[in-house]
Amino acid sequence: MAAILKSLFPVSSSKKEDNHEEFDVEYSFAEEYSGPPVGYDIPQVVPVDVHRIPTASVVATAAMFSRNLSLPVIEPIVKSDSKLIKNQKSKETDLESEYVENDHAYRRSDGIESSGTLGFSDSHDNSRELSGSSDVEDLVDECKEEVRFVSHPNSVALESEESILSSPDVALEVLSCEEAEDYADEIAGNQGCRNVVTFCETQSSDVSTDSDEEEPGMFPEKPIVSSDSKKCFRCHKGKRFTEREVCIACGAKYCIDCVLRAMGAMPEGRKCITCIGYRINESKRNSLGKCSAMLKRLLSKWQIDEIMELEKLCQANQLPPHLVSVNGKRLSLRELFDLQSCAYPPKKLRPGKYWYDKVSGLWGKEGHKPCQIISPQLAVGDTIKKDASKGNTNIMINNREITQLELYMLKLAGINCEGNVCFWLSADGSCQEEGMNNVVGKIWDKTTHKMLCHALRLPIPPVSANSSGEEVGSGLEAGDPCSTVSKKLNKLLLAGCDQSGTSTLFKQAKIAYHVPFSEEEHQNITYTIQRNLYRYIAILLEGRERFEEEYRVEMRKKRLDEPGPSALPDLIEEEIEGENVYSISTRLKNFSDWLLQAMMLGNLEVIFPAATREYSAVVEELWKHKAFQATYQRRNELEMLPRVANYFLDHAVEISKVDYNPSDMDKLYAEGITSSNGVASMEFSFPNPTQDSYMETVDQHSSSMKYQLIRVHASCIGKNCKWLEMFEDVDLVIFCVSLTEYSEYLEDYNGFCTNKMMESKRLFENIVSHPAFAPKHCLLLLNKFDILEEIIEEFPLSECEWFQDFNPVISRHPNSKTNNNNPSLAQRAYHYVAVKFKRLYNSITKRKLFVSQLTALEAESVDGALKYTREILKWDEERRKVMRDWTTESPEASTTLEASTTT
Ligand SMILES: Nc1nc2c(ncn2[C@@H]2O[C@H](COP(=O)(O)OP(=O)(O)OP(=O)(O)O)[C@@H](O)[C@H]2O)c(=O)[nH]1
Ligand SMILES: [Mg+2]
Repeated sequence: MAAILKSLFPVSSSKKEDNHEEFDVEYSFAEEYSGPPVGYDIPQVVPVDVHRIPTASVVATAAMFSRNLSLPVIEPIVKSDSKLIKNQKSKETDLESEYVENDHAYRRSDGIESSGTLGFSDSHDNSRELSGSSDVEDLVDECKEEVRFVSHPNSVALESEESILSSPDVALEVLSCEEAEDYADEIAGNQGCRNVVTFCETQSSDVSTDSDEEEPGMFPEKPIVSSDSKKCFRCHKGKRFTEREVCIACGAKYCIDCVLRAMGAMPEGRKCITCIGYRINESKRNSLGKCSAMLKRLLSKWQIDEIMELEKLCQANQLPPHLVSVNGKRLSLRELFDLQSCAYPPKKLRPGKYWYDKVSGLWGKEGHKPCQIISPQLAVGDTIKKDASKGNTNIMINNREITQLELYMLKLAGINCEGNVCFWLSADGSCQEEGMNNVVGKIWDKTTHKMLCHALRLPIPPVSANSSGEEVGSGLEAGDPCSTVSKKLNKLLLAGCDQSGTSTLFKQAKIAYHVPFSEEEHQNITYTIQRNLYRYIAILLEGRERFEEEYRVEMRKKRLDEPGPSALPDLIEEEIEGENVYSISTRLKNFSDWLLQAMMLGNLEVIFPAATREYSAVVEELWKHKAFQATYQRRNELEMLPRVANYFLDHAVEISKVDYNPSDMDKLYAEGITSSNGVASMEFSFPNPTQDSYMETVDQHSSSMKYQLIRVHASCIGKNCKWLEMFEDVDLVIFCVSLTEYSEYLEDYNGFCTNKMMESKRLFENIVSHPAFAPKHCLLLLNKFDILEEIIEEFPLSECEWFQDFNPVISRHPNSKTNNNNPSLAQRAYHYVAVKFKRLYNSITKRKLFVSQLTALEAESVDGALKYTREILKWDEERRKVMRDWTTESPEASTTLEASTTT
């Protein structure tokens, strides 16, 4: 960090004592800052015109750092031929009469205009002042340059007084004396007028107290430039369809040749150099972090990523609190911070008027139905008003008259809304009539109600809010409200196609991190195991029939082929049809027929596990029967029998008992977790490292971090992934793919077969390209490596159309399997598949995909994969922190840092 700052801002002096020196420092580093920092390899960013640009960035850079030191920002107001240019706000018109030709006018960054004095404040004392213009001149002398302000050549044409007045954005540069004069002459020559810089004395009584205006400490607003939208703001060239990048503060558009000159190294994202330190235009907030294809062509991916991160994170670009009002009250910085850092903050918060029901967490725009459920009990805004959502139903919820849609939803949830009822709705969705002590209904308890809310475009609680409505990890940490706090709960979304192993991973994590299975999960898994046991038995019984038939055919052939006098055909037939190794008793045969029929009709799901009580004795009898055992010995010949059946069939008698209680291992091998194949969620922390493990003690603080693993079944994601937006607050997406899928197929109702790997690819594409996950990192887990090793020789990877070019050169060396330099075919296949997904991911998101191998049935493998997610999140946090520091670090700090690195 220090090295970056040092290279970015070479400062000759160490920490300065007074504000002059601070300014001096600022000035000197800003002056010398003539290009991007080391490691910030932006060739074209280096301001090419060495005579102008280095000094031109002084105001901008000083402004940015002055703000960090709470110093006032010198912002010149330009006059043309003694006529004032109205710079931005109407309040300046009040000051107009006080501007005197050749006087000096400064406006402080906090919007306070000072009279005859130039106020400087440091972080402890914001009252220190330098009086009069003489102080300014001293300051300028100290800087060994006369500071002059001239109109920017890129700005509006200065042909007439009107043109200037009607074009309030006159971008400014600070030039050295000679440069300034040359420049001013040049412009005067070009434009037929000379621009004179004026420093105006203003009255302290002009301090704006109107809350509509800039709030103290806020970044000033830059007026939108009025220019020919078709032309570049700098070179004035371009046609209608010429590509341009837009300044997010003033809206100036620049062509490909000018953009880097106009925007420099972009420490606050895509802003003109002169707009640095100004807040963004709110209409551009949606485009924060989304740059144009043009800029992508000019800069490398890494540079773009950094600039976009800076654009999103730097303070000047954050939402100003006073532009957000909640329940009729403008927010303070603290309130905005509380609102944005709570566990479930409002999505895409924009300036505007909102209502907030603190009890239930319902949140909406003033005069509209609720649009989201955020964290309840936040101390933001005033108390909610009756007509907050302009409802006309005479039904009140937490003192707000609800809208028709909400009333409809209440009715569908079975809540009686007859008469003028007042309800009390708590954060967990339980609804009580006011003054009564009984819960009349729970509106978000059932999945169908949630779906209904979704259909009615009414909000539902975030998936991770637990049923009591209590939040897990508010994410709020003590400290500077302006800094982005690290969240205590990291949310991981686990998704994948059916059979990819998501459930196994989820359950393995539960077992490994000692998270108990809930009663419902336990019950569901028990039933699943018992139901599946009967399915496996049915497959074996079907196999038994086949084996018996094959046996008879074999016998018949053998007897017919026997040499010597043949026995009577009837006798032979009797012998063949008689008892054999695969024969079962009539009782068992009846059971077998019934079970096979139920399986054929698809009734097994309905009959079991309820019928378990009745048939457990039959299973025991069957298991002990020699015919069944003979069939079981040949189970590998039964294609329908899944691998996992072996595990359960070995415990068939025990499982079929009514009082069967599955062990952790049974649960792990069982299919599924939830009855509806819906969403399952668990919280866990990595266990405290043992004291003797040195490596891990370093990491002890991270053991306090909590993680939430949310596993969502592919069927819950919905067509076109429409339910995915419910998970947009997750921190990382884990996508699970089974490495065996390339050899497996799915058959649709029309008999059309699709390779399962292609299905996984499609789902992966849909998820990673979903807007909700655009900024999220993704970890791909390639599961079932153990099976891949077994099948890869038999089924070539190129069986899947996506992997057709897999053609590895395999060493014939006998030790090749164990030799690291000669990875096995399975390892090569794994790497190949990983690269395929990485390329796909990169082509969609332009980011890096994290990939890891997995064997979900092994505890260490799952532990390793989840620790990897921890590393990714930590790395991301560090990266963000460095970037935050970079944008907010004061020169003082950078100097200190520099000093500490040099020593
Ligand atoms: N050999 C082996 N089997 C695995 C591995 N991971 C999962 N399985 C098995 O693969 C089958 C499917 O795994 P599940 O966890 O049910 O996969 P899923 O379809 O994502 O989960 P659900 O959506 O709940 O069905 C199960 O029988 C698991 O036991 C693995 O790494 N190795
Ligand atoms: Mg499954």
